Amino acid sequence: MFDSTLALLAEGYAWLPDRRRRRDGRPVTGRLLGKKVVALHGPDAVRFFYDERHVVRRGALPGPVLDTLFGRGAVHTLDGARHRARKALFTALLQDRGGLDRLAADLADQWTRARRRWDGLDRLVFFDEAGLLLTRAVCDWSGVPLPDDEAEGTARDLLAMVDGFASVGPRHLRARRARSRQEDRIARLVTEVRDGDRTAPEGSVLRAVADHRDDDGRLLDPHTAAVEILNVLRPTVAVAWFLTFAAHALHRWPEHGKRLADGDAAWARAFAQEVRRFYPFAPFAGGIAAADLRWEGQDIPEGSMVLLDLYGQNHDPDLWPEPYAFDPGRFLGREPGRDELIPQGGGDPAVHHRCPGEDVVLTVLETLVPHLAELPYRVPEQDLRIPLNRVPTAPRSGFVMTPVP
Ligand code: HEM
Repeated sequence: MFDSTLALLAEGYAWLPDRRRRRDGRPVTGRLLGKKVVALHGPDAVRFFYDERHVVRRGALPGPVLDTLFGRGAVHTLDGARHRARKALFTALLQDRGGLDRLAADLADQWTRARRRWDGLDRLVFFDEAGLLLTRAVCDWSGVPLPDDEAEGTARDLLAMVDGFASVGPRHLRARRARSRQEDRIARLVTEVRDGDRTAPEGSVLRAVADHRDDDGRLLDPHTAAVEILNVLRPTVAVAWFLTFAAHALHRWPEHGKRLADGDAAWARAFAQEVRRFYPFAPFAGGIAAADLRWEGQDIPEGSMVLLDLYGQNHDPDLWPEPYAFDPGRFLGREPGRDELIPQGGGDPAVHHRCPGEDVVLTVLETLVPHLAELPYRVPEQDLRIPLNRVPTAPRSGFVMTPVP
């Protein structure tokens, strides 16, 4: 059985679904980074995968992913009681209704500020502008100071950490440099807050992480604290990918725009869910088999890598009729089942490794996409293809717009 790491890097989002098709839907097996790997698919597999008796996270994420995307010592790498204590920090900060409302207000302010800037431009790249707007909003919301002259550099760093995690070469190096620069900066902030040399608003992300104690009662060391603060800042700025996909969808299927511009909140929610389902972002989640396992007739020896197919499940025709049609109506008046729509993982976010940031993503999309739908702009000739062999992917041009004053 030969190693598929290079094939995965070359094929991206298509790698797992293609192999699943060739196996007639049976679990895909192979090797990645020299380790035996088994990939699971479907809502039952979600429940199997998120059971810690089956799959754990310690040692699951390769160094190049930790040194770019998540950071060493991140919540993503923990199991058992330590994971739950650290996870409670995130769920308290990211699922609180008052906090989400404050974030929505920050986002609306930043949209107004960005619009003033765009009025003076004859051309803008929406992906870059979305990254900058989100950086300003999330830093403000998190209590992380962001001097005006550092906003663009910080936005570039936060986007680079996501853009470079699954690549080799210059993109990857840029991601590593961005992470170490931001970890150092934020670790210094945490130390200043703890020493009383800087104030952080009560209830803010900066304050809560600086004060957080793990299950052993100890404060996080400043670098781990910085890693976890970045685990709020970086993925919030990464919603720039979904916002750019939303712009793509509005351009490709303009008939969906009017209800958004008219302020139809139920439609905005349905549109946001369909963007999360339809467009490619996280291809799969991964862990390590905690014991010798068996799934759908397939042996999974202890220590193997276990993958859960996220992108493939969101396009599975058994769950989503006409999965390649962009149809927000499928979510109108209907919230998806817990383990059905899984762009950000499955299971219970309080207990399992499911993303605690889904409410944040929905808040960003539900707040900003209606503004985008009423923004007057033209879409000049450009390359809007979304290559599936690049992870993460986006319209090649970054979505260029010409504002109409
Ligand atoms: C931008 C869109 C986002 C996508 C596609 C995404 C996707 C994911 C995925 C696939 C996981 C891993 C699930 C697993 O391993 O089982 C995850 C975990 C996580 N995400 Fe997100 N996420 C997004 C936004 C956010 C936001 C906005 C935040 C915070 C503000 C966030 C914070 C986290 C954290 C802290 C974890 C680790 C959870 C754990 O290990 O228990 N994410 N996310």
